[in-house]
Amino acid sequence: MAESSKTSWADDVQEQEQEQEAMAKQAGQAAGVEDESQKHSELVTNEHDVKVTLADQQADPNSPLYSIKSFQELGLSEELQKGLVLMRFSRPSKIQERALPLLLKDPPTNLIGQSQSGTGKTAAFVLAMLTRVDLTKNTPQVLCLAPSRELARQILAVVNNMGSFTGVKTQFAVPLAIEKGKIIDAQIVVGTPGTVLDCIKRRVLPTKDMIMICLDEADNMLDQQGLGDQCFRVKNMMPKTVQVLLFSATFPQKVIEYADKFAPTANKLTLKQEELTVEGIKQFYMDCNSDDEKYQTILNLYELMTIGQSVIFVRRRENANELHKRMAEDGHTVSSLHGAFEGTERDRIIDDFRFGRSKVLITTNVIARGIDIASVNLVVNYDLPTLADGRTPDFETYLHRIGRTGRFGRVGASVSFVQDQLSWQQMDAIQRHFNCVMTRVDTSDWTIARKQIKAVLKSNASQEQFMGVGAGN
Ligand SMILES: Nc1ncnc2c1ncn2[C@@H]1O[C@H](COP(=O)(O)OP(=O)(O)OP(=O)(O)O)[C@@H](O)[C@H]1O
Repeated sequence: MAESSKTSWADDVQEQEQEQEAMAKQAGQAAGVEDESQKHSELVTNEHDVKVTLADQQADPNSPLYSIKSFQELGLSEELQKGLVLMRFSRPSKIQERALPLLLKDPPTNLIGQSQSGTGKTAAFVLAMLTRVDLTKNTPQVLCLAPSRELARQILAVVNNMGSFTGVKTQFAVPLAIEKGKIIDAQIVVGTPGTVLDCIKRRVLPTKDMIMICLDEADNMLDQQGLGDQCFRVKNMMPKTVQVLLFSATFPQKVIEYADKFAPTANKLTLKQEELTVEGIKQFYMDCNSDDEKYQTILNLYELMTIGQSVIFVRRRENANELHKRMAEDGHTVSSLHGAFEGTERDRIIDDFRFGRSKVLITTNVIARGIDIASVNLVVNYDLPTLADGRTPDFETYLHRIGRTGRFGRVGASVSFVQDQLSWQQMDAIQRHFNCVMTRVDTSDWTIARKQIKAVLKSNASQEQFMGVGAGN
């Protein structure tokens, strides 16, 4: 597949909006990246059960039909079962138990699926895609949209891995990934909304046989005017009977109306706001009095950041460049990623990080969502996430950012820096919003401070050892 050396205007605009608005973002990554070292067969057992709201009022949500305990109960093809074995998925996670019977039942029904970060939503919708697709037809039948190149790439990798024994044909649909003059005949297409819309309009992507459209990070996609509009236009070019799936860890009230419009009469798996934080992620904060002190604090944290892998989130691209430069000048090995990098460069940076060749990644909200790297055990909010006004805390982004650690039952830590009254208020609002507690780390004694966080990171390392998963350190 041809690779992109430049992102399209649509993606650029999207990213600018995301960064400028310091909200919603992108995420994910890694296509063709067959990293099974991150997979393990432990199960995520959330304390909170999802609320099931069935469009079909006759159906009983407590019926065993609506919750499975094994993948075998789904009657999957042998090839798909082999794919699950390859991925070392022995049993479904909670969201998969609930979502899969609803996703696979006939007649196909729309689904809005919510569960905490890192609990296996991707596998749920990918399994549904691979089950529904008719492999005897060489036409596009399933479309999956994600808000960023990185996330689309990561989803595509899951489709290719899970479907590796099925012979399914897939297509990556991001800027410059589609050969000139080609009419897409792959059965499953994964891409970003701007490119996909463009392909449909240019008749490069036929839609007449489409049976399923899935939006990952759906709240993010439907909330942003540009992306939301593109998603609606794409959907309007699908056959009326298309099954619509919307997945995310967050569905804030303000997008529920759009979600209901986009996926009418959908079955719903939802969580309460105070159930959204992942138990395994220990949330800390550090009191810094100035920008200089923030920088000193990150230097003091560096030793911990390389125990596993860590992501440092800053507000803007310039902040990422500046922090990268300063840390490098001070002798620390760090990398940075944001929307100003060209596509292939972005792929290289994220792959280096994914495979542990780099340990510390400084980034904007570009990878706040969806990125799944098991050995990330520390997330630093160098700048707390805010909405466009730069003041109002961006709750959803906070949750997605810290969700880059603590994947699938692992433990992890997040550290948020607060440096003035405004950031204190933002932190306070985040705690109240999610009914969670951020623990103060006293930085007057760094030996004690490091110990406090190390205790969490160490338990992560030992859990990974126990699971036979490389901790990447
Ligand atoms: N049944 C399973 N058994 C073992 N591992 C699983 C299973 N389901 C998912 N996983 C693994 O759990 C990790 C997290 O899954 P995934 O990325 O789908 O989470 P998510 O819910 O989409 O998270 P986010 O909200 O951050 O996008 C992945 O590495 C995935 O391979």
